Amino acid sequence: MAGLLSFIHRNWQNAVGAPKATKAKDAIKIGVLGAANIAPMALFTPARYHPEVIIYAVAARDRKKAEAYAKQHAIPHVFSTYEELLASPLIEAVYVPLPNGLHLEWALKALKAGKHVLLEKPSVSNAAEAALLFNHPLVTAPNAPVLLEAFHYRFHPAWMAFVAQLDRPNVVHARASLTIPGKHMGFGPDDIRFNYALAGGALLDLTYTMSIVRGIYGASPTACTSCEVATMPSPPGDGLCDYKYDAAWTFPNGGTAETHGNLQAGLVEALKDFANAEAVHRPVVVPDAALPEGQEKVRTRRVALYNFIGPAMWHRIDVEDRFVVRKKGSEELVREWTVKESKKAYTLRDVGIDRPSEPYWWTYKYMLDEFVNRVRGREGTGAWIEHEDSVEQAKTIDMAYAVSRLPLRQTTKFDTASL
Ligand SMILES: NC(=O)C1=CN([C@@H]2O[C@H](COP(=O)(O)OP(=O)(O)OC[C@H]3O[C@@H](n4cnc5c(N)ncnc54)[C@H](OP(=O)(O)O)[C@@H]3O)[C@@H](O)[C@H]2O)C=CC1
Ligand SMILES: O=C1OC[C@@H](O)[C@H](O)[C@H]1O
Repeated sequence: MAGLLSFIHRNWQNAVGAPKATKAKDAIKIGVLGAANIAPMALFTPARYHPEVIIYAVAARDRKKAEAYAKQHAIPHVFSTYEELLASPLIEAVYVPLPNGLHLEWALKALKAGKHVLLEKPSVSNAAEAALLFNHPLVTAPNAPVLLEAFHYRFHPAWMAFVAQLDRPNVVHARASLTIPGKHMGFGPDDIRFNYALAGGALLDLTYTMSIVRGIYGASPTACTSCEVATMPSPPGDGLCDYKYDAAWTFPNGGTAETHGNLQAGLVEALKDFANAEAVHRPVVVPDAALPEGQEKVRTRRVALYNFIGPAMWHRIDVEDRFVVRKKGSEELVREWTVKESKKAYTLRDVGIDRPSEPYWWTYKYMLDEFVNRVRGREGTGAWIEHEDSVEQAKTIDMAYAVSRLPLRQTTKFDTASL
């Protein structure tokens, strides 16, 4: 009962109940490129209770659409084009929730205009684009603006608490799944997710699972050993975009991984395997001074995080340790037992970080805080997506497409050297 009440309270607070912040005089004015569906959840809601962020303007390809969107979300300024928004000197940072195939172009244009950039995931369409973006002088110059790929889950204490239970060198298998009931969320065949020219495809849209297994190993995969895909039929889709993938991987320590993504799952299927991460470890000898000479204690650990994507709503971290005591140098068992523990981490204090935070903060709020900290040159929690990480992530997605029957996502025709 207490769990249900906190669930309701947390989610009510995030949606409407948390007090609106009084904005600081020097709050960062953010401009939004595109009247995107994701922006209210990923940016406007956390900005409402962030004292240092003002959602200042939106631009859309159609001014009327931008005006209606601005009215709906109480955004004070509207620009008729993305270029006009970028030219506004009052805007300090830009949020880019455009289709994936436009990320590189508009991130660079925003950086060129001197704006800090919060760039939706996946940062770009492929590894070639990642090299173009993250090695671009606008990004690598000293004092370049902040550029962050919005992998929001990494900023939440639940992910930190999950990682704290891992013994990375001894992980032997990782699994990550993201199962989205897309048909019930309006992701029809004409959605950007199924448009090859805009770098659609589930491997990119549900890029999280590859990020998760990389995060579990703390390394990039050595190979993608298989990648089965199901595509949106052609027509009405273009036949080149996966709505579902099941991929297998190997990692530098010899471990394996599997990643599963589905954008067109049924509701029951989605509930069963929504957004889960799991790490299985090899058996390791653990010291136990109480054991007699000639015996040793061996632990085999499994750690799972349920709901990595929306942990503020609800999540659970299961740590299951199977212990055996055996005679040294033999497999002969003396005894065996299992210890199971479930954990939760909603605040930074829950993971031993002495900084302000609230249980109702979504992943997006934790991420926005760190974005603001970087922009202001302040120390943060340490959670961040380094550019090298974004590059490795793009290479990983390419590895999966390369062994699937689908082509790599296209590189933009935009001339990045022109900036
Ligand atoms: N962090 C998260 O939890 C999530 C992240 N995302 C990411 O955010 C991005 C946007 O996703 P989402 O909000 O669902 O998408 P939407 O289709 O709702 O928004 C995309 C926006 O891109 C603009 N746009 C510009 N050019 C084109 C074009 N040629 N075709 C279509 N749209 C165009 C449109 O803006 P205009 O108004 O100017 O027409 C549109 O509003 C993606 O990169 C996606 O991966 C998505 C969902 C969740
Ligand atoms: O969080 C998400 O879940 C649904 C996806 O389609 C979306 O793009 C992704 O970021």
